[in-house]
Parts: sequence; C-alpha cells; structure tokens
Amino acid sequence: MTLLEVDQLVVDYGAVRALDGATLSVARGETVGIVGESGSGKSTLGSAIGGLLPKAAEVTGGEVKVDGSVVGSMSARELRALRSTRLGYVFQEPIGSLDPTMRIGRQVALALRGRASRADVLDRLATVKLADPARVARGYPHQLSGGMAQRVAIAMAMAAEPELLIADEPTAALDSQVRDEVLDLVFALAAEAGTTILWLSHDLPAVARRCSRVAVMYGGRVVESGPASAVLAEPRHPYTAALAGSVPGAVSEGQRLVAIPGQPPVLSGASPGCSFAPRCPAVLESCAGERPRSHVSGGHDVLCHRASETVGAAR
Ligand SMILES: Nc1ncnc2c1ncn2[C@@H]1O[C@H](COP(=O)(O)OP(=O)(O)OP(=O)(O)O)[C@@H](O)[C@H]1O
Repeated sequence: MTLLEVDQLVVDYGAVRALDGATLSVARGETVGIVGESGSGKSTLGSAIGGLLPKAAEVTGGEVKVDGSVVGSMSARELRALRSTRLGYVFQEPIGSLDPTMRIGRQVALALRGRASRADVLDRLATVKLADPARVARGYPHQLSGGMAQRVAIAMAMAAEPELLIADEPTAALDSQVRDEVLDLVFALAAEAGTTILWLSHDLPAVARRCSRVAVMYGGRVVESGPASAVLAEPRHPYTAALAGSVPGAVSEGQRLVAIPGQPPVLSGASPGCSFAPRCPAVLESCAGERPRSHVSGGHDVLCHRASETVGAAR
C-alpha cells in the first residue's frame, strides 16, 4: 500500500529551481535510498514531505501526499500532528535536532509525547545502545560526542514509532566506524517498528547494500527508481550507469560519489529537456529540447529518451 506519493513536485528558492517535477512513490515497509550529487534536490524533497521547507522556498507545482492526505493543504495544526506522530526526521547534524538548554532525558520524554516515565526514557535511550542511559539522560547535548548525539536524535525520531522516517545524510558528519553502527541501528529500529525509511545519501554502495529500492535524483527530478539490486546491476539511465560503473574499486562505502565530467545543473525554471544532456555520453539531438517522460523499463522507472535501449548501448 502506498504511504508516500510525490507527484511532479516543483519547488523554487527565488530564481533557483530545486525540484523540477520530482515524482516518487513509496510503499509501506519499503527502505528507499535517494541518491544524488550535491544540489540534486534531495534535502528539498525530504523537507517538502513534512511541510518543513524554509521560508525562501515556494512549491510552484505538483503535490506530496502522505497516506493519501495532501501535505500542501494541511493547516499548521495538521502539519504539527503529521510531524509528531507519523513522520520522524534525522538530519546530518544531530545537534540541530536537540535543544542545547534542556537535559536529554526531558527532551526524550517530550518526544515520547509527554506521557513518559523515567523508565520509559531510559528504555528509549537503551534502544539506541547508549552505554549509560541514566548518565546521558541527566546530561546536556554539548556533553555528547557526535555519534552519541546522533543516537539520541534517532531515539527521539523513533520515539513515536513513525510510519515514515526521513534520514537526511544521518551519518555524513560521523567517522566511518560509528557510521556503520548508526546505520545498523536506524535500520534495525525501523524494521522493529514497521517504519518505512527514506534515506537521502551521496553514498551509493551503502544505499545499495541496505535499501530495497533506490531512487536516483538529478537536476531536481527522480531520473531512475527501482529495486536496489536491479538499478545497480542494470542501470537504465546513463547517469545511474555512470554512477554504478564507478562503484567497483573506485568508491568504497562511506565515500562521496566520484565526479562525472561536467557540472550538475543549477536550474532557473523548468529544464527545457533532459538536464543530464550536457554531461550524457549517449546524448541524442532531441535530449536538450524535449523533457523525457517516465518510461518503465525492466521494472525500473526511467526518465530518459533512450530508456528502451539497453544501457550497454547507451554507455
Ligand atoms: N535555502 C535555500 N535558498 C536558496 N537555494 C537553496 C536553498 N536550499 C537549497 N537551495 C538550492 O536548491 C537546490 C537543491 O538543493 P538541495 O539542498 O535540496 O540538494 P541536495 O541534493 O540535498 O544537496 P546536498 O547533498 O548538498 O544537501 C540547489 O541548487 C541549492 O543550491
């Protein structure tokens, strides 16, 4: 059953177009990795789902539905309810999710929606494998290491057992050892609570290893989505092919995506054609002037004029 539907979403920050008709559908229980270079629109998409876009942003087209309800039509109260009961967010910088002036235990109690006993709070902190939950509960955010703070942020995001957890590069600020532990934790807690995961990441190998589905973003659109193993083994979009082709040996888990020659676009308005055309090794004449439409090919959704051809030919 569909939990999240993003349909042709367009978001502008003034003259900069961050999302240019992004479309994505996520079923309950899926673990979906959204992969893309810096500026491809991942964070904007993640924020739009919970009505958390900054003031500078304007939704100028399309819509987001969570469990059938249109997020853009919700009142402030409905949005607060959506965020406190159905969605959980974890960001790159855990400190940003924590109140520097409040003891950790009190913050976790609030995330448990005010009905929490001290034992509930300590239980919750124990689920994120903090060695001494009582000590952490008594402390303040500045007393925690980055890894510990992210564990607390995860405990708070998962406190209400949300239907959808949006994890926006949750481990980018952590060192590699802690990174794996934190990801293990996120996926284990989500599996236990039946929470669907949307994980926004630069880290293609890590996403492929942990997620059931991958969506690749480029120029504010989802250019390919499908089962993780199939998308990586047989990419249909030349951009995904370039990313996937660069995986063996060239990039290991935890590293950022290797560069593809050329620069990703900064759009100011709708892209007239495929925004990957200037960097595409398989570009056709029509690519620059005609927007590719969704094409289902081998179980993947692909936005490419050449989607029906094999990627072997496109590369
Ligand atoms: N507050 C803002 N004001 C103006 N432009 C913004 C703002 N936030 C994002 N943008 C622009 O919108 C586009 C998409 O940015 P977004 O942060 O969503 O991408 P991203 O894929 O999450 O990148 P990163 O991986 O670096 O976080 C970029 O061109 C970015 O410069």
